[in-house]
Amino acid sequence: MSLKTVNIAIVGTGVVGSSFLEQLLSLKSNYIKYNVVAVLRYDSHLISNDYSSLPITSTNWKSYIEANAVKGALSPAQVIEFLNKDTKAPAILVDNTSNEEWAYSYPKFVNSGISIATPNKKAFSSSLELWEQLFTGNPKDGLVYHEATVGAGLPVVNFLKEIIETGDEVEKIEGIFSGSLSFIFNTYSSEDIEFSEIVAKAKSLGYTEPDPRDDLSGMDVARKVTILARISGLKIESASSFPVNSFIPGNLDKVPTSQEFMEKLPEHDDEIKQLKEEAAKENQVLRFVGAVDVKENKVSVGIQKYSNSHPFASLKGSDNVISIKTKRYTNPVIIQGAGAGAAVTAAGVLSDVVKIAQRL
Ligand SMILES: NC(=O)C1=CN([C@@H]2O[C@H](COP(=O)(O)OP(=O)(O)OC[C@H]3O[C@@H](n4cnc5c(N)ncnc54)[C@H](OP(=O)(O)O)[C@@H]3O)[C@@H](O)[C@H]2O)C=CC1
Ligand SMILES: N[C@@H](CC=O)C(=O)O
Ligand code: NA
Repeated sequence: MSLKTVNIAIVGTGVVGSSFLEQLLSLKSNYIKYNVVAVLRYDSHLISNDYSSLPITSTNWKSYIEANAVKGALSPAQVIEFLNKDTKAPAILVDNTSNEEWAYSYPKFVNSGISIATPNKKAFSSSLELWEQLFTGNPKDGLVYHEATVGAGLPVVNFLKEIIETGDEVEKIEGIFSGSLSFIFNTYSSEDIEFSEIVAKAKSLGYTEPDPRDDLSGMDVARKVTILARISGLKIESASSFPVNSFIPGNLDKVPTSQEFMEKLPEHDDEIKQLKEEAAKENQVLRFVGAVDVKENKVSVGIQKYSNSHPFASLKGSDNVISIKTKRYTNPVIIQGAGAGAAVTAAGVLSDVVKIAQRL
């Protein structure tokens, strides 16, 4: 049987991108050739001019790219032109950044027949117009898969889309959608450790966004809730069109860099400890939750107190827990497991790449 070749361009080799490359380059398929033809970083890139696979393996890719990458960025328009010049193989863009320029360029990729697999939430949680452009259903368009934008590799996005396509109706979704905040609050409730130290640990474990303020401000959860609400049929204008309870202390949202934010965070440890102690006196713990109520046409995101016996109080590590109640699932479906981290997120992106390649 001859192999089907699919060209793949990868943007971003950070926490998720590194793990994605390792997993993709270890993949063995009898019927699809995953042909990596471009790897792009912030200020360097490597492309295969003749569309043969770049000579990288799961163990040498980092050193090979460092030694051979060309200085300078490639723009989305240049990547579209490059991928479309090879008329023999369909192409997938894998965007492993949190960059807005790449996210906002997806319609151009999709309209030119290139498919997208990404954990980047920006395109799906900004304007409703962009969301609608991405899912117009034109048969010539590339496919768009974004499982890892909610719950990392956990089966949430594709599951929801599939049950809706078969006629189910979502009534309510609620849960803990942030792996980093889950880790931070789980550890903070159970250990005698400063808040700033746990935030630093969550960052070093690869759970936070590149700027941890995206997590602490609640914006990352607001983006996920926007995505789930839109899949469920609500017309949410954007992730900033509803109130979000920020957990950034003082005026640290205004400091210019994330590094400066991390340096100043210890100054606010006592303030946050006070909140924790208040909750503990009432036998409660703090958790950051999100909810989509389709019947009420309402979404919400914020910090809440839960009794020690509540299921949200006993989560472990970076676990997410997501409860989905639908017309068919009157007892909600509960999805629980790691909601952040390199390997699980990369696996979510890779499973989308496999699904797309099978459909092309
Ligand atoms: N970490 C996690 O657990 C999860 C992450 N995600 C999402 O995955 C995405 C990646 O996160 P993460 O890997 O942690 O982020 P990192 O900051 O570790 O990596 C980002 C990568 O993107 C590259 N990059 C940034 N801007 C550009 C640009 N303009 N052009 C080309 N490359 C660019 C960076 O390049 P350079 O190396 O040159 O700096 C870097 O390689 C984010 O959208 C995040 O929300 C989703 C679910 C879970
Ligand atoms: N920073 C995010 C990563 C996954 O989306 C989180 O903490 O959940
Ligand atoms: Na997911």
